[in-house]
Amino acid sequence: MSKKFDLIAIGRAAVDLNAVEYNRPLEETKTFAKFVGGSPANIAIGSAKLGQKVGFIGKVSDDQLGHYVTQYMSEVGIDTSQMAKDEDGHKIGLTFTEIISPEESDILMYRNEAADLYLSTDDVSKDYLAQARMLVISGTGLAQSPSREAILKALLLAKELGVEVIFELDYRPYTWQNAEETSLYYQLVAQKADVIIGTRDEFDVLENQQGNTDEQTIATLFQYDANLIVIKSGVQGSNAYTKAGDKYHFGIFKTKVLKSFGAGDSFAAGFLYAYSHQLDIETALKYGSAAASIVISQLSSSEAMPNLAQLTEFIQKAETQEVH
Ligand SMILES: Nc1ncnc2c1ncn2[C@@H]1O[C@H](COP(=O)(O)OP(=O)(O)OP(=O)(O)O)[C@@H](O)[C@H]1O
Ligand SMILES: O=C(O)C[C@@H](O)[C@H](O)C(=O)CO
Repeated sequence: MSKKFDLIAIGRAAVDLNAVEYNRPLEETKTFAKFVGGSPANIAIGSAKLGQKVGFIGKVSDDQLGHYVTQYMSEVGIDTSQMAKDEDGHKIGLTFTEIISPEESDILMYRNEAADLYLSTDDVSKDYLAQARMLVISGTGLAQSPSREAILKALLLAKELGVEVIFELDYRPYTWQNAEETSLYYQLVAQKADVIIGTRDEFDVLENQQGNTDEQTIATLFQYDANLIVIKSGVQGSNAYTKAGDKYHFGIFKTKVLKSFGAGDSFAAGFLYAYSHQLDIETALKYGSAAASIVISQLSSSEAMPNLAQLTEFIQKAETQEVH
C-alpha cells in the first residue's frame, strides 16, 4: 500500500541569516540574507524539491519568522499540518553564517530556549507517522527536553509502525550539556535506526571517542538495527557500508565553492531520494554528492536545493565533461 509521505522529518525549522558581504569576518558583514534553515527543515525542503512527498513535525515561534518558515515550507510542497506554534514566547532559532573564504565558513547559532526545543510528545501523532515510509531524525533535537522526549516517542512509534528510521547525526555543540550525555542519546537512537548518516567527527561524538576507524564504528553499530551506514568525508567524498558487508565510495563533483555549509543537508536529501527510489547505493551517494555540490556553490542551503531536473542535468553534464 503506498504511503502518503515518502518521508517525515522531525526537529528544528529555523532561520538562516547568511552573510551577503562574504569572504570577510562576520564583524565586517553589514547585510544578511534570510532563508529557512535548520537541518531537518533543509532536508525536508531538499526532498520536496526533488519531488518527494514530505511531512514535517516541528515547532516554530508564534511570530513573523515562524510564519515565514511555515509558509515557505508549505510553498515547496511540505505538509506543515504538524508544525506547532510555540505559545510560551520561545523564539525561533537563528543561524548567522560567516563566509570567510570558500574554504572557511563558520556558523553562529542563537539557540537559547529556541522554539524547536520545545517540541513536545503531544506534538507527535502516531496516526501521522503511520502515513510515512521513512522518519528522518536529526541529532540536535535530542539536545534538550521536551524535544528530546518528542523525538524518542517518534522513534519508538516508527519502530512499532514499521516506518524506516533514518538518523542524520547533525551534531551541533550548542545546547548539549556534555559529551557523555550527547553520546548516550545518540547511541539510543543509533541502536534503533535503520540508516545512519554522519561525518567521521559526528560518529566520534556518538561513540564519545576519537580515533576509531570506520570499520570499528560499523562493526559496533551493525550489531543493532542498522542495515546501512553512510560516513561523509567532505572533499574526500562519502562511503556507504551495508550490514551484508558491502562498501561503496563516491568522490565529489568539483564546483566553485561559495560556502561549505549546507553540504550535509543537501547530501542527505539527494541520497534519500535515490535510496527511497530503490536506486543502487553508489547512485545514491552520487545523488547526494551532486546535490551537495550544487548547494555549496550558492549562498543559501534551503533555497539552493535542486529540483530533480537540475540534479540529473548537473550529473549528466559533469559526467559528460569527465568523458571528454
Ligand atoms: N568542497 C566540496 N566540493 C564538492 N563537494 C563537497 C565539498 N565538501 C563537501 N562536499 C560533498 O558534500 C558531502 C557532505 O559534506 P561534509 O562531509 O562536509 O558533511 P557535513 O559536515 O555534514 O556538511 P555541512 O558542512 O553542511 O555540515 C561530502 O560527502 C561531499 O560529497
Ligand atoms: O542546521 C542548522 O540549524 C543550520 C543550517 O540551517 C545551515 O544552513 C547549515 O549550517 C547547514 O549545514
